[in-house]
Amino acid sequence: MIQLESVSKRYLTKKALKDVSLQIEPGQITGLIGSNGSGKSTTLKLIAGLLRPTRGTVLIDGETANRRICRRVAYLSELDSYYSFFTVLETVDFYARTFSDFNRVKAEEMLDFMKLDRMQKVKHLSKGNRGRLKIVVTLAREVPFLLMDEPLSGLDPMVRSSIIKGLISFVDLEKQTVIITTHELQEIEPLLDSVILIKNGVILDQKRVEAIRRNENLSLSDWMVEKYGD
Ligand SMILES: Nc1ncnc2c1ncn2[C@@H]1O[C@H](COP(=O)(O)OP(=O)(O)OP(=O)(O)O)[C@@H](O)[C@H]1O
Repeated sequence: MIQLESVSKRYLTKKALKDVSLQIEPGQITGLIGSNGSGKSTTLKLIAGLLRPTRGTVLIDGETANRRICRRVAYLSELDSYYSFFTVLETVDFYARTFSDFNRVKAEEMLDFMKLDRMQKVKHLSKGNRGRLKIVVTLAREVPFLLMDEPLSGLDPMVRSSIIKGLISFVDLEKQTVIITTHELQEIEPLLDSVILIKNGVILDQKRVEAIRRNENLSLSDWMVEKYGD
């Protein structure tokens, strides 16, 4: 389970998270949604142990999230952080050497599924294919927690739909918990079990997506607009 207890994060003068407390149950896909600058990436980086909270604690199955938590947490950054001179295959090899939990067979299956050319250099890949490669090397790690920061950003609708299919088929929810940040609410909605809504560093609500549809009769984006107000 992921637990944030009274977590605040300040960057110099900017308060990015304000006294956030939340729990994320295992075996679910959770969407972390909110407008630009609301604190989504900050939250994921805190869970990935890449940032330290200014106040409060972040616990992953009871263990404080620090740099060592990367043994249990795979993090897909919103930035491109690969060696551009590597080929696709060399990138996969690099990850396989770096992470002992990397499932090479699964990575090969995903390369085929994503139709990635193993010999192409990363610097020559289209943005969509770089996005696919990011998903491959993140999901090939057999870790209990998968964090994905904007995995669909800037991708065309065809690519988004193929990536969503990949997400469904390559995640094992018996063993894994997934958190995704995205602005592509319509596309991601069918994938999500629950959603956390954040605004100006404050959690506005946390709900099961089915409850939003059934009890409030709203799509995720209409729910977000209603909750956000002005
Ligand atoms: N390294 C940093 N230094 C200073 N301020 C930062 C830094 N990183 C983020 N911020 C600020 O903290 C706030 C939250 O940023 P964060 O990146 O977490 O938002 P976000 O919800 O992921 O936004 P987006 O949807 O645009 O990616 C923003 O006001 C942002 O400008």
